[in-house]
Amino acid sequence: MTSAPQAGPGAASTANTPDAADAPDAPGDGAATSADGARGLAERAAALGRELATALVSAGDEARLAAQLRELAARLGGLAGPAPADGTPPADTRARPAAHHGQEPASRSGAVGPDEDDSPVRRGDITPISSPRNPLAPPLVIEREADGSAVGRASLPLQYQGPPERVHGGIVCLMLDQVLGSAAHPKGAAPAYTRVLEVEYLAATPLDAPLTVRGWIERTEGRKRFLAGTVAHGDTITARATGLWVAPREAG
Ligand SMILES: CCCCCCCCCCCC(=O)SCCNC(=O)CCNC(=O)[C@H](O)C(C)(C)COP(=O)(O)OP(=O)(O)OC[C@H]1O[C@@H](n2cnc3c(N)ncnc32)[C@H](O)[C@@H]1OP(=O)(O)O
Repeated sequence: MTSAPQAGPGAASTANTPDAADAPDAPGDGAATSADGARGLAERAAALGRELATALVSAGDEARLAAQLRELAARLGGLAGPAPADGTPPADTRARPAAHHGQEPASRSGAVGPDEDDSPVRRGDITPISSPRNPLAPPLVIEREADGSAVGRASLPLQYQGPPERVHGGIVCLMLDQVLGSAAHPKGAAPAYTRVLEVEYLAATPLDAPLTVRGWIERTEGRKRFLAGTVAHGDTITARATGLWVAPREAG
């Protein structure tokens, strides 16, 4: 399958390396401690959101689903802690102005730390594939290797299914877009966007199994960076991709 040109946000100069563990919280977790901070709370809530999605798509029995929903609701409420007496939400959880979503692409380009700006779009990675605070993301954990390539790892539960027992092809493409996009941005490189992404699906990509997604730069020609990558389960390469990332003329 050849994808339509994919989104390649002016990607960061570093790979996505979430700094907080994203393991689902154990049942009965209580309120976030002060050490968790707002970021930790968002990531823990996102983990429960993922559990909810898995429960919803797995549900065959309404009584069992109802029990799961009650348990998740209790854990989610426990994360938030007791409500303030006057009902006022803490400053960190108040709704942000809509204007925050109208940033220029360059402002979304970096792995910007959470303290540099109050805007959600500048708070590091919020992508639907690798962000630990986005419940849509598995999340795919991406690291940069010494040779400059990027490696993403994840195990995808049932909500990412396409054909029975296989990861949806669009999700495979999404993982490749993100990992190749990370690899396309060595330190100091100008933000570039996915112009072309071609994916070959060689074998089934299994659900609930450790997957490794690799991306690397094959060559650079001026503002064009040619990328390649793979998705693998163990020794089996289930998909491979090539792509072109282009930095806008004005960036150079
Ligand atoms: C927090 C951590 C996160 C870190 C990592 C995060 C990664 C995230 C990845 C997520 C994926 C996304 O969401 S990505 C976002 C979605 N993508 C986009 O929005 C990109 C939309 N497209 C564009 O904005 C534009 O097309 C640009 C800026 C890419 C390029 O504009 P342009 O410069 O005007 O384009 P143009 O002149 O036509 O073409 C540029 C050059 O490419 C060549 N070119 C064009 N098509 C082809 C082609 N099929 N094969 C070969 N070459 C081609 C042209 O000949 C030209 O070369 P020459 O004649 O100059 O030599």
